[in-house]
Amino acid sequence: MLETIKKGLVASCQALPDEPLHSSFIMAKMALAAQQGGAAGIRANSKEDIIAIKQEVKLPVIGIIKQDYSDSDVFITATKREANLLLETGCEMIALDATLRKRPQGETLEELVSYIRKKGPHVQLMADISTIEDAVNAEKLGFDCVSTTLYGYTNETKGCKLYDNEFHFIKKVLQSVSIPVIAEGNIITPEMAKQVLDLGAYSVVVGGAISRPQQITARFIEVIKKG
Ligand SMILES: CC(=O)N[C@H](C=O)[C@@H](O)[C@H](O)[C@H](O)COP(=O)(O)O
Repeated sequence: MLETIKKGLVASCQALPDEPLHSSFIMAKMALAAQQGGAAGIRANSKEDIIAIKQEVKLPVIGIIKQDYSDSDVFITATKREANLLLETGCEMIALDATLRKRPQGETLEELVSYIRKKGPHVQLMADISTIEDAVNAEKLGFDCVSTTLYGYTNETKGCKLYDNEFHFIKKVLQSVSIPVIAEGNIITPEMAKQVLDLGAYSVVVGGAISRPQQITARFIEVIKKG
């Protein structure tokens, strides 16, 4: 999968149960639209969505399963249960929370990585990170790539945006690891996507700006209301 998405755009097509477009049918059509627009890959959430997307497009898929647990803040492919479901979808890559935070049910990141490697040796692994320490640790654990997905979404990084200080965080991650670094999170314009690729990101994941019309509309309204 990594070869296919090199210097390309991955469209994240996700709508959670509380979102208006929550539907595997709609996410598959979103993915088809992204493919027609030139996307190199798709990132998707849930077994149902991934299966529907795989029937609709020929692009490789980064699969995740979001699930909240009461004993941990980790929610992106948090345990072996989600990993098992993803392994049944045929997705080419699995992304998982690779922060240093405590995981649900006493599982560890190291355990989960070796479990997936054993059960799905052909599946690549993406580390969703939020800090430099997460990135360095992910490389040590043998992940195929890191993605900046969780920067700004943990207690430690709350309030941070990927584009802060001319994408300072990505620059630091690029200096800290030698595996591919994917730029993901709050990339809302084509110019931003181009900028992170020029900085050295291996590829770029764009979600809401492509597949969440409520976010796109709200950005128009915000500017219009400013007068
Ligand atoms: C933090 C979290 O839950 N991120 C999720 C990870 O899969 C998705 O909700 C995001 O849409 C995705 O990361 C792409 O980011 P953006 O939609 O900002 O382009």
